[in-house]
Amino acid sequence: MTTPSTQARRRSALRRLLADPQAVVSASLLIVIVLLGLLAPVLTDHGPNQANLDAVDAGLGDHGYLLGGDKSGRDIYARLLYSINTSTVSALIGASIALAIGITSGLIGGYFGRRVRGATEWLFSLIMTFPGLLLLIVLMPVTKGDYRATMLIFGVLLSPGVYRLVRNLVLGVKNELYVDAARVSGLPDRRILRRHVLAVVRGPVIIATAFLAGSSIGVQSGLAFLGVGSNTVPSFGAMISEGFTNLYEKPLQFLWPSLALGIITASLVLLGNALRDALEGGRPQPSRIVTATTYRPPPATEDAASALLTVDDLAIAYPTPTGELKEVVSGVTLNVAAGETLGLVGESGSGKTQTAFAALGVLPAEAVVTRGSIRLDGRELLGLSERELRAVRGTSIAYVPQEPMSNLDPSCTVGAQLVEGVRAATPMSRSEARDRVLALLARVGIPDPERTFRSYPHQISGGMAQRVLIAGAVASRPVLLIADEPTTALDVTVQAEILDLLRDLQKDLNMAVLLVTHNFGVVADICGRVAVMREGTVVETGTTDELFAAPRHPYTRKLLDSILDDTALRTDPPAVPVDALETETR
Ligand SMILES: Nc1ncnc2c1ncn2[C@@H]1O[C@H](COP(=O)(O)OP(=O)(O)OP(=O)(O)O)[C@@H](O)[C@H]1O
Repeated sequence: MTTPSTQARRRSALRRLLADPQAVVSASLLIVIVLLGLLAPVLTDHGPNQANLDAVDAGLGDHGYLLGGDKSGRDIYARLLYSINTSTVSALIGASIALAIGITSGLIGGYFGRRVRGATEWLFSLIMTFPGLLLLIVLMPVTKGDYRATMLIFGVLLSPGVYRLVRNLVLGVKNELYVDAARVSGLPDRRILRRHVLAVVRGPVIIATAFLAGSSIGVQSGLAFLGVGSNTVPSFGAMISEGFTNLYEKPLQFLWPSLALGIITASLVLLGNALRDALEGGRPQPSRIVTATTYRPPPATEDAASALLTVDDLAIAYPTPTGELKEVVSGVTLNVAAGETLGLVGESGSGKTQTAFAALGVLPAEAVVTRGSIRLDGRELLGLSERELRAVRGTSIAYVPQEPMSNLDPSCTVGAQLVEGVRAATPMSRSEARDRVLALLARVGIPDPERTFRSYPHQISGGMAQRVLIAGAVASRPVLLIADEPTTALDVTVQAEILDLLRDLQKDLNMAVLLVTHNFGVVADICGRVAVMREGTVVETGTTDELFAAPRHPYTRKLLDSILDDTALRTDPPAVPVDALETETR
């Protein structure tokens, strides 16, 4: 079913396509070329194989031959026009066979279980072992020199490429939560494949189609160049071959078909690229707009001047499918002083993580920092190269993530991962690093460091895993620790222990901590100051005591009310009386 939003998306993709000069020029060229081929009988009186012995190697315009005659006395112009039709048919057959087989099998092989995938893999690996061009030549007796039959076989030979492309894309999308949700909601596989999976493979398949069409035209021309197939079928390849033998005498006989073939294949590739950009949204991968050299930060306030981390008027945007930028962080300003813990609170989607990621220099590639400044100890971080940022992250700034388990590699022992991190930050021998890690594990409260060191992530609890990550984060004695919801994935008792540990470490190491959380309980427990975020902006900053006692901004009041409001507490009796429960369990 075509929904209004699908129609709108298509309309906007078409608009983008029409606004792209590359798309317009390449599509127009292809349309004109195909029309020239279709109108060949109208545009010329000569047939492609009609020879006039008087017109052998005729010059431009001689004997009514617009582009001259070839060495058999045939009209080059007529042969070019009819060759277009041969190329168009070759492209249509080759690409559609490859797409039909490749997409269907790719969807099936990628989406369904291992056994189905095993079968499709085997089949396509087998097809790939065939030596393509050789097979097409050997099969000439079967195809009887008919280029259409040859292109049919070539389409099958091209299909493994499409299969692999689609299979990989499907494997990537298949485990996305929204696909799981669609499955759980009872949508049949056919619908899920069409609605969720096909949408993801569309862009790459479209660009592949352009290459497939180009390859089919190339191979058909190549075979004709080699003289394989019927010599009555007009083809650029045959024309190039004949022109080649006459290259020094009549170079134009070689030039015209080569030019036509070049223009067609180049236009196909350029159109494929433009189509992909239009369908997948935003054109170039936007990078950071603001760099340290182009940005002139406003004069630092007194607070900012003494701060360790200063975020000034930071704005982060993402390209939307229509190509415009949408700001998700709009002018955030905050400071974290050395040794203090600042809580960054706000509801989901308010931009907390984006702000933290910007400070860490790990925003996704498509993010654009449109303005602002992030300074650590006076040094501008925006605009630093990846290498410079890595050095800062390894030593001065550390990070504790929300999901400890998914941040540990399940195939390596805990010790191996920590040793690697410690050695990357500070060059030292393996045994020194091992001692250091064991000491760190003990410091973060792990009861049997030796055993945890040897354990794989699945052998330790979530709380232990978070301690391990904290140990790794503080290994290089960072001046700033950024913790993004470090306790959210843990159960309540472990949460308290992790917060205690963070507080201890922060005091011991005199680290500044930027704690991203949506939980005011965590803020009250550990943070000296708080910045409240809403819809990408900081609406209020203050000490924790001030903010809890007298929130100034209505949004802060609302957030606090939502957790502190007495009326929100349940006063009604439990649904099943406790006595009854006890009797039942006995
Ligand atoms: N890669 C992305 N592309 C487009 N928008 C994004 C991307 N990543 C994040 N956003 C948007 O940025 C906004 C802020 O996200 P952010 O993760 O910073 O929120 P948050 O306050 O940390 O929320 P949460 O507590 O749920 O993580 C959200 O609206 C989100 O949809």
